[in-house]
Amino acid sequence: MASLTYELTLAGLAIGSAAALTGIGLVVTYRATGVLNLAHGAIAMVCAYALRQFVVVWDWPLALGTAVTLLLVAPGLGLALDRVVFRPLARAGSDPTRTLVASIGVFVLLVGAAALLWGTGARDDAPVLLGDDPWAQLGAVVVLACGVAAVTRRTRFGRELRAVVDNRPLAVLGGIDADRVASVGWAFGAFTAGLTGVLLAPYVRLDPYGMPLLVVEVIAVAVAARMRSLPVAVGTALAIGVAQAQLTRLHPEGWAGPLVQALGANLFVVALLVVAWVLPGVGAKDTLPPPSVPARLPPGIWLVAAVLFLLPLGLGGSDLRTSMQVPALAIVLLSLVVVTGRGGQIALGQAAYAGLGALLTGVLTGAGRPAWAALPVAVAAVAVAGGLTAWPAIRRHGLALALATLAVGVAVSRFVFAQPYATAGLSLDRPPGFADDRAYYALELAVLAACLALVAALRRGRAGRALAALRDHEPGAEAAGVPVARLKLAAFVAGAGLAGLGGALWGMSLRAFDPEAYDPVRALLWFAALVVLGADSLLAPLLGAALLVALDAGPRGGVAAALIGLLATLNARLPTLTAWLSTRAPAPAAGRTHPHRPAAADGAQPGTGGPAPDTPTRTGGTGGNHSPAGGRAQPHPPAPAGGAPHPASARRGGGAAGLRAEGLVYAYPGGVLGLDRVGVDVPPGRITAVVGANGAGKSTLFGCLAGSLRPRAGRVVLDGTDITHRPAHTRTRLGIARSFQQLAVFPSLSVEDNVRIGAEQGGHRRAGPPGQATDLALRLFGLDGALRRLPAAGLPTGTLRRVELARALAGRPHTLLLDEPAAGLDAAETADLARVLAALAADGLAVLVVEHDLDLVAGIAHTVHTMEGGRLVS
Ligand SMILES: Nc1ncnc2c1ncn2[C@@H]1O[C@H](COP(=O)(O)OP(=O)(O)OP(=O)(O)O)[C@@H](O)[C@H]1O
Repeated sequence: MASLTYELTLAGLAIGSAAALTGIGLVVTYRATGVLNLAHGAIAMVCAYALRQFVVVWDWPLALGTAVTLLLVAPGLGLALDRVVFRPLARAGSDPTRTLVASIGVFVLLVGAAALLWGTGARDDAPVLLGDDPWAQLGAVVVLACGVAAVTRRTRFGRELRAVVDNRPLAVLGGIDADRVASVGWAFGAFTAGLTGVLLAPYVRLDPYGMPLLVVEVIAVAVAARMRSLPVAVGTALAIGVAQAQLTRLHPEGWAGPLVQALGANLFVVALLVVAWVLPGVGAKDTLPPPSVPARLPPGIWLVAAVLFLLPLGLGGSDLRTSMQVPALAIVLLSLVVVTGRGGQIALGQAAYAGLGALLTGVLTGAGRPAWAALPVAVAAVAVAGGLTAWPAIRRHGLALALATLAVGVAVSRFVFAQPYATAGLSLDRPPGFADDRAYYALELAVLAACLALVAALRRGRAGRALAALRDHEPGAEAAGVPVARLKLAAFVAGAGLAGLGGALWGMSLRAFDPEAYDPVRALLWFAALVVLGADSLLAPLLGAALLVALDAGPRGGVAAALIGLLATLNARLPTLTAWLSTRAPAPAAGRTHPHRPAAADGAQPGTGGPAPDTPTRTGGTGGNHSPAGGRAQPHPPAPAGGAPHPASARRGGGAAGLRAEGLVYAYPGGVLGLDRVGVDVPPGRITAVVGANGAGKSTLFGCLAGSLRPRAGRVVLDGTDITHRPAHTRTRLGIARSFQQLAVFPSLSVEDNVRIGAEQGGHRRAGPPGQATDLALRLFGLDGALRRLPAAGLPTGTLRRVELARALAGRPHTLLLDEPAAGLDAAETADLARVLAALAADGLAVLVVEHDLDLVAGIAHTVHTMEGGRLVS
C-alpha cells in the first residue's frame, strides 16, 4: 500500500509540475503585462505540434528540435503576440476585459490555425522529452521557479519588473522601459507554455482542441496565487496534482464510481470553479466597454437576412441538414447579445448551457414526455442552472464571471457530456408534425423570429436600458437606482435559458446528443464571433451563425476559428461588422469626451467643450422661449407642464428630519483613516457644503452617505431610520440621489435615455409616470429639443454634467448629494448651476455639496463645514 501511495504521489508530482510550469508562466506574464493570458494553452499546443513537426515529420535530432521549439518558436510567438496584439492595446489604454477578449481571440486563432495546418485528429506520436521520470520534471520546475525568483529579487530587470507591476505609469515616468519589460514577460511566458506543451504532449491527446483546454484549467493555480506568488502557484499545482492522482485509488460502488473517477481526472477543473467562485477575481473591471457607435442598421438589411434565412427551405438532403444548424446556433448567439452585448458581462460557458438544454430535452423525451412539454421544462431548468452557477461570481469584481463561466463550461463538459452514464444512447425526438427536415427548419425559423422579437423588446424596454447603463458605467447605474447584481443575474438567467433553447433545437435537428457540438472551445469561438460582429446587435447572431456554419461546412476544420480568432485579436482596432454596416451617429467634435467610455472610467477629466452643439429650445410649459445660456441650465426651474409635479418635488411627509451622519469612522485597507467620528446634518430646504483640502476626507464622507462605502462605526440615518447598511441603489430608491466627481453618464445611450433611467429606476413609484418626469427634467436642464436624441458619447462636459443632474432629479429625490458638481464647468455654467441649486433648495430639497470652488460654496450654501484629516473641524 505504501508503495502504491508513493507511486501515485510521484505520478501526481509529474502532473503537478507541468501545471506548476503553466502557473509560473501565467503569473510572470500577468505581472509583466497585466494580461491574464487565456491563450497560454494554445501556445503550448502549437509548440507541441512544432516539436512533433521537426522531430517526427522532418526527422531532426530531438535536441535540435527542442532547442528550436523552446528557444525560437515559443519566445518568438510570445514576442509576436506582444508586438501585434497586446502592446497596441496597452498603448491605447485598454482595460482588462479588452485584453481578455484579445487573448480569447489568440486562443481561437491558434486553435483554428493548428486545425488547418495539422488537421483535427489526435496525434499519439509526440516526441518524449524527459521520459516519464517525475523527478526530472519536478527538477525542471524547481530550477525554473528559483531562476525566476532570483531574477526578480536580485537583478536590475527584476527591480524594473516589480516597478512596472506596482505602478506602470510611475515606472515609465521613472525612466523604465515598460515595453521592454512586457516583451520579456511575453517571451518568458510563451517559453513556459512551450515547455508545458512539449512535456505534456506524449501523455495527453495532442489535438488542436483538447490540449489548450487542458492547460486553461490550470489557470486555477495562478488565480489561487492571486497572480503574484510563485511559491503559492507551484505549491497549489503540486498539491492538486498529487490529490488528483490519489483519488484514482478510490473505487466506490454505484453512481459515485464514475463521478469519483471523473474527479480523479479533472481536479484542476474543480479547482478553477472553486477559485472563480470563492476568491476575488483577477483584474479591476469586469464589464466590456460600451459599443462606440450605437448601431442603427438600415432596414433593408433585415429583408436581405430574412430572404437568406428562408432560402434553405428550397434545399434538401445534406445542404438542408447543414442549414438546420444555423437558426439553432443563432439562438445560442442571441443569448450572448443579452449577457455580453447588453449586459457587458463576459460569458465563456454558453456551450455548457446549450448542451444541458439538449441533454435535458433528450432525457425528458426519453422518459416519455412529449417534445413540446420537454422543451420548456429543459429551458427553465437550464436557466436556473445558469443563475446558480453564475451567482457566486456575479457578486465578485474583476474577471470572476469570465473565469467562472469558463470553468462551468469545462466542468459540465468533463463531468456530464463526456460521461457515458449521462449521454449514452441519448436521442432527441422532434416535436410531432416536424419530423420532416423542411418542416423542422421552418419551426426553427419561427422560434428564432420569436426570440429575436423578445430580445428586441427587452432591449427597447426598461430592463434593456438599465442593462446598457450598468454596462456603460456600473457605479453610475447603481447610483441611478439600478439593482446591479440582481439585474446581472436576471440577464444571465435569461441568457442561459436562450442558450439551452438553441442547444435543444440543435440536438433535435441532429436527432441525437453530440458532445462535440457543445465543446467548451466552441463557447470561446462563439463569444469571440459575437464580439467581432457586434455584441449589442441583433444582426450579429444571424451573421455569426451563418458564417460559423458555412465556414466549417467545408472539408477542412478550423477555417471559422482561424478567421474569427484573427478578427478578435484585432478587436480594439477594427469596427465591428454590424457597426460598419450601421448608420453612423454624428462624429464627436474635437475636445469632446472619448466616445468609448465616460471620463470616470479612465479617471480623466475631459476638457470643457463650450456650449452644447444643438442649442436646445425649451418647449411646453414655458411657451418655447430660447435658452439664454446656449442650452445651459435655466436660472430658475420652469413651471411644470400640465400641472404635473416638478421633477424634484417628491416630498417626504411633514416633519422630515433629513439625512444625518453620526460618528462615522471609515478606514481604508492599509489603515489610512478616511473618517474619524464625523457627524453632519443635511436638512431639507437647505444647501449644506463640505469643504477642505485634498485628502481631508470629503469623498469618503460622501461615499458613506451615498452608500458606496460602508463605515466601520457610526450610523447614517434618514428621517430617523438607520440606513447605514442599505446599498447605494436602495438609498437612491429611498429618495437620495447623487452625482459623481468624475462624470458618470452612459455614453451609448441617448441623453433622453440617460435621464429616463433615473426616472424609471430611482423614482418613487407614486411619483408619476417616468416619461413625464423625464420630460420635465430634460426641460429643466435645457436638454430637450434635438439634443435629447443624441448619444451621450461625445457631448461636452458641461452638457454631460446637466445630463447627470437631470438623471438624479428625474427620480424625484428629496435629498441631493453632489460631489464637486462644478468640476469641468466654465464660469457661466457654474453660475447657472448655482442658480439651479438655490432654486431646488428653495423648493424644499436637501442638498449636500462637496466642493473645491469656495466662491460657489460662499454664494449658495446655508451651512459650510470644513474637514481636515478625516474630521469635521467646523
Ligand atoms: N482607496 C483608498 N485607499 C487608501 N486610502 C485612501 C483611498 N481613498 C482615499 N484615501 C485616503 O483617505 C483620506 C481621505 O481621502 P478623500 O478622498 O476622502 O479626501 P478628499 O477630501 O475627498 O480629497 P479630494 O478633494 O482630493 O478628493 C486621504 O488620506 C486619502 O489618501
